[in-house]
Amino acid sequence: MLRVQRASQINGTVRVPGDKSISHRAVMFGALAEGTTSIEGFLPGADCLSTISCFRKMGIEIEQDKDRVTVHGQGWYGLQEPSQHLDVGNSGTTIRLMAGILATQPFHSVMEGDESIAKRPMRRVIGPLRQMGAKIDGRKDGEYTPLSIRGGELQGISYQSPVASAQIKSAILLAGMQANGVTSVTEPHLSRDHTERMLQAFGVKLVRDGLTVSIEGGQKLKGRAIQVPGDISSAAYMIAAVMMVPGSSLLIENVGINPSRTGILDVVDRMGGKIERINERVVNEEPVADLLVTYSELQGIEISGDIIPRLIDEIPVIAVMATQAGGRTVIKDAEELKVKETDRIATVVSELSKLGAKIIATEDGMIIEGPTPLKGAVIDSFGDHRIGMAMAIAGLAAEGETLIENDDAILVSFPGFPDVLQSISK
Ligand SMILES: O=C(O)C1=C[C@@H](OP(=O)(O)O)[C@@H](O)[C@H](O)C1
Ligand SMILES: C=C(OP(=O)(O)O)C(=O)O
Repeated sequence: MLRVQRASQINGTVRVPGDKSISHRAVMFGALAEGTTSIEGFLPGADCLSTISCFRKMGIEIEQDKDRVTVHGQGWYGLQEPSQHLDVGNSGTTIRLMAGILATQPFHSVMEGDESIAKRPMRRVIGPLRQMGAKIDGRKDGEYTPLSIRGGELQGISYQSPVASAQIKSAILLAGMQANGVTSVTEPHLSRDHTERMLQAFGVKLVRDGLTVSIEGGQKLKGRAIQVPGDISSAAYMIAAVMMVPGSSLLIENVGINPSRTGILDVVDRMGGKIERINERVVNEEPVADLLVTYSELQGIEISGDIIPRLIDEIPVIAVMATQAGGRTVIKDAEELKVKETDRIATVVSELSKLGAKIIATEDGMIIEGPTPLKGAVIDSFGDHRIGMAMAIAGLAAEGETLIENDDAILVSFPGFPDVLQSISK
């Protein structure tokens, strides 16, 4: 159980753990590359450790010590048929991206995960992979785990994705890496583009044209060194902590500021908060900066449309900030929240309501009225890391004590979160 007391001030200098999306991809691409890939700043969270364990079960040698990882890649077809099921744990990114990789492999494999993964939709990736020729099955005609994959020769497709999802886009592009001809994916709004950037960093040629990415089959990856920046999705909790407690300021060092991820910075700016980007640089095709965050009174705004994929994982903590903003915050076009680790519309609304927030659920988002004084309560993370952390941040502004049950879930993306929070709270 995580205990959070009301804070009188947040300040100091912090670093957040490595980016989860980039860490997964560094291990996957390193395993498929020829030669060694050394990773610094890797996120040793449960999700990325699941990715490592899956590749080890396919014979790839991987050394990991905290945030340093060495992957001994054997080339695309250097994976061996796993003799056991591949356990993806709680990680949607692992199962969906690996589905694309396993679809190209000349062997049979089975992927499964925890209770939450068993409820998340898989046909969104299985459908297009089947169109390419992969033989994939699962419960309810491939909608749910376990997924059984018999890979083989694939044909390139032109896929129009109904959802702006980096997991769908990445799975298809990875399958396309070994398909006959060209594979292209078009999405309705831009989702995070770490796959595109990192494939290029590993020597792959792809073409980006607006919302379409195309890749030619038969390409090879070349092992390399990767430095992973801090995760802006984890930094979001620290940014929100500052905005919850008047008089606060914080320097967050080494944060990835890829434009497909910076919706949170735009939202805080539009709400009237101050975030200065310092020391901007580019590391392995990914922009990075230090963020100087200063408290200011926030105003409610509408958040909808193109920005949603650029802040999808930050919506729980944005809802928390909105409880302290003046006026109404409306979050729309965010139905994807319903298919994350939990139904995040339902869990954000139920848990923030327990703290006294004025919040209601809508079909595709939520509406929050503020500013509202919060009162400590017993909260459940429901096994969802982002719900656990968002409610801990709410606790910083709540009278008395807030208790978070099932806080182990936080290890999925932010090991050390309670210590970091403690170190910046007064
Ligand atoms: O590709 C990725 O690394 C991720 C993509 C997003 O999911 P979707 O692709 O389902 O939008 C995001 O929510 C998830 O945390 C990580
Ligand atoms: C949705 C998330 O991750 P995944 O889809 O990889 O489980 C998340 O980290 O908020």
